[in-house]
Amino acid sequence: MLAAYALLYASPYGLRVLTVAGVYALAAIGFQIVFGLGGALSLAHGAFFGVGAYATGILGSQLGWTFAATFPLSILAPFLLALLVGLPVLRLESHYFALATLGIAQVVLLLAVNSPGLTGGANGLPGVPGVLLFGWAVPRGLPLAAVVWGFVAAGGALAWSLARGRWGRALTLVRDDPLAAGTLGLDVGRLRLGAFALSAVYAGAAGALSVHTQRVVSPEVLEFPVMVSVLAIAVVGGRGRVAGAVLGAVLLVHLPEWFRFLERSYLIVYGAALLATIVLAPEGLTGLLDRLFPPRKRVLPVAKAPPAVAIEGGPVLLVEGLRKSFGGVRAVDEVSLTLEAGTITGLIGPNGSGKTTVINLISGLERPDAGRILVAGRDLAGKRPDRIARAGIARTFQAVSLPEGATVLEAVAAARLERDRGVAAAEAHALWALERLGAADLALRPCADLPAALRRRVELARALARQPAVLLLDEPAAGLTDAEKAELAGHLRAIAAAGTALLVVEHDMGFLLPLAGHVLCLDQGRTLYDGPPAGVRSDAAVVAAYLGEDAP
Ligand SMILES: Nc1ncnc2c1ncn2[C@@H]1O[C@H](COP(=O)(O)OP(=O)(O)OP(=O)(O)O)[C@@H](O)[C@H]1O
Repeated sequence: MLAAYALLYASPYGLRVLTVAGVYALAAIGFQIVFGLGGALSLAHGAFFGVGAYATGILGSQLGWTFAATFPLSILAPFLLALLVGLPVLRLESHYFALATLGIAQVVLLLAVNSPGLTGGANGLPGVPGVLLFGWAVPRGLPLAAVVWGFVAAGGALAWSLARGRWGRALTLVRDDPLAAGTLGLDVGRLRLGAFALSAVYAGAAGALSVHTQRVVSPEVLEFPVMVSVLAIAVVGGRGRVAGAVLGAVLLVHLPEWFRFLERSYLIVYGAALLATIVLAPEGLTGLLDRLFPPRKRVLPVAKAPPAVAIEGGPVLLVEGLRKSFGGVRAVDEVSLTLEAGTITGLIGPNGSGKTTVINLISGLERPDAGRILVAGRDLAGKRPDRIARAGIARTFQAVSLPEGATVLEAVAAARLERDRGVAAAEAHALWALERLGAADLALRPCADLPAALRRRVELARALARQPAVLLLDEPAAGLTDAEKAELAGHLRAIAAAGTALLVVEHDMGFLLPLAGHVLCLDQGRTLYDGPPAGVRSDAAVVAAYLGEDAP
């Protein structure tokens, strides 16, 4: 459609606007990667655009270099800058990250304005050469528009395939639930840094092409309106979607042109049109199109058992002298436990006795103050959650959190993204896990539609899909009916029978004691009882601290 418009109808001015729309589409595709997929509101995107623009401007205008040299360097410069600043700023949480990236943008702008020798200062640099492709000086108008949109097509195809593949899926999970992502073996920091750096590549390319279109570079390319336009394009087009970036860019760049006949009141109408789009289609134009023309139901893959993490001989998990304090609170105090393959161990104790902290320490979400956590003889105490997950430890959470926008199959397949070669294999393995828990019929349902009990089942399937050597479950029976608890107990027995070692935190003794082969009771972080389930109810200390005299 765009090609037909460009070839048949567009005036020279129209072609110029279309070229600018292409430049913004390219920048917005990059922004979709870091903001849409990765969930990080990077306000440095405009700065990366400007760095690409200035690299082309300085090298082209001051040094007379041609496109073949300036374009790669205009991509490389923002990429390297993103790697450099990404390491510290990506550690920050949402709005602090946004503020830090805004700071980066301001610093880059100040540098550009205050280095007149290099950048031309506030006046910028004129005389930037046009695009030179294989010896052909691409003229403005249709040829330049075609070249820019060629870059949009190539960049869009790459981003689209990345977004649909393992990397894009993993990034989406990092956006939706970074804690779970780590415990599913995904290196959250690396994924975020990769998304940030790749987004800078797109911004740099767009900045370079914008300078070739204007033939001058000035501090305008680094000012906030560029950033705001890219953000508006991503939101209006549809967050995380390549098609959204293209649709949003074409619309937002053309809207002011279409409303120009309104003269002074055009900005009001432009603003109202933007607001109306956001209110009527909060998930963006591509989301609106999906609602009007729902995608066809997909076919389920053939289920396939994933390979298990095998740990040969001896206990699969040995915890020794684990300690953790939060300020003055000793949450875990000298706790030791041993898990053998194929066994179920119960971890009980009053509220606040340290049970969840033990699971958090073992799975790497908290760093122990002291103690060893040995898996297959290797001490993993204090290691990152993804490294611990890769060693064969999986877990569920007390408060189940599933990616609301995903289907059950996609949510469970997230557990396999780090291990399997592609999304298809991950989904086949995910379906196997769902089948084992009698939940295959949920596969295509959106997670957002599920009642609490089924959400727990899906989360368990996600942990099981990792085929872990050790499975840590935090109150898996909470909120279940008696029938659902009985069914869950059957599933847990089957998982243990297949060789996994289970550590189950639970308050429901009627559920846990018949299930567990061994029980630990904590009180104020210390081990109060460590023995067979049969002795729990008659242990005076456990009764006094936890069960009470009237326990059933
Ligand atoms: N991140 C944290 N920061 C500060 N204090 C914490 C943190 N996590 C846990 N605690 C404290 O550590 C102690 C143990 O908490 P934990 O959640 O491990 O208990 P629990 O046995 O799992 O309780 P429940 O049965 O209610 O889930 C509590 O006093 C709690 O307030």
